[in-house]
Amino acid sequence: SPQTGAVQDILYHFNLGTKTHNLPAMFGDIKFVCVGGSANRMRAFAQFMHQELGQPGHVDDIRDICEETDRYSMFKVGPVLSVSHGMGAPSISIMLHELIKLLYHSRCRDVILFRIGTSGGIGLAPGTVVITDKAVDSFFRPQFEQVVLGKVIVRSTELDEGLSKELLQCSTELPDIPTVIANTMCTHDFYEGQGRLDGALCSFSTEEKLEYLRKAHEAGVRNIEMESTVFAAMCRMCNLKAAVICVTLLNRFEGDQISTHHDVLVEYQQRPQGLVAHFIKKRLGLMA
Ligand SMILES: O=P(O)(O)O[C@@H]1C[C@H](O)[C@@H](CO)O1
Ligand SMILES: O=c1cc[nH]c(=O)[nH]1
Repeated sequence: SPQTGAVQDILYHFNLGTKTHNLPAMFGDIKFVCVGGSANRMRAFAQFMHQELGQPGHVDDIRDICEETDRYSMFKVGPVLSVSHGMGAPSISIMLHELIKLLYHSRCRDVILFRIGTSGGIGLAPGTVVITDKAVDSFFRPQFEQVVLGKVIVRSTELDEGLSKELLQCSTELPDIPTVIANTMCTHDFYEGQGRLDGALCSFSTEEKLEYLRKAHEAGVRNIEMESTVFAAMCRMCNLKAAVICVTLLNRFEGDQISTHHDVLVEYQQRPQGLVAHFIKKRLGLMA
């Protein structure tokens, strides 16, 4: 980027900067970055990693590095950074710009990024974890379109196949994490954009909804969420290895509302976390 070598770089939405913070000292040892929509989930993941990695100190002492701004939350546990990104492409895109500059300024090397999220399943039992093969847009194309200076720029959303396979292998080593590799559709809306009939607006029939979901299924799509294409495209452009791992909360052939009990949803959300924790521990040589 033309700006990253400037005298000062302010990462505004993190409330961090190259002049105000010693970024290499704070973040130079990062090897794994996990991102997900909710701040509480990413705090819980950091606390879980703290236990899994046998880190010193108390989990309650893990502080939000971005606590002075309420845009994003960020937690560091040894070589693992856990960051929230909010909902949708614009929100994660802003976070990723600043995160990637943070890794650059901190002189981090060989970092792997994971998005650990939730999604709606297509023809899968709720609770199934989907490791993304291709991240596709609402037209089932493996690309992300960004409007830059009034022109549409198209970027590939190809992810690292070896990394996905390694994650699938990890799932076989854990009990109770049903996992598949499949395509993930990324939309710009949770309601009409994902073919839901239960939004404030709905411009189509039940039959039209089901036809669209059937077409998505034929295109190899097994889950729908809202960040995978921009995440994949930005990581790829910046030569960062990345994977998308989302649990399905419901089967969209059977309904639109997420009516599952809160405790079950919490357990579902822990599944991608367990999978990624296992992967990280293996990579760090911490498995017995
Ligand atoms: O990481 P999360 O669980 O936020 O991902 C999905 C996609 C949207 O951000 C959100 C919609 O409920 O969940
Ligand atoms: O159906 C769902 C569930 C979670 N997240 C989504 O984007 N869609």
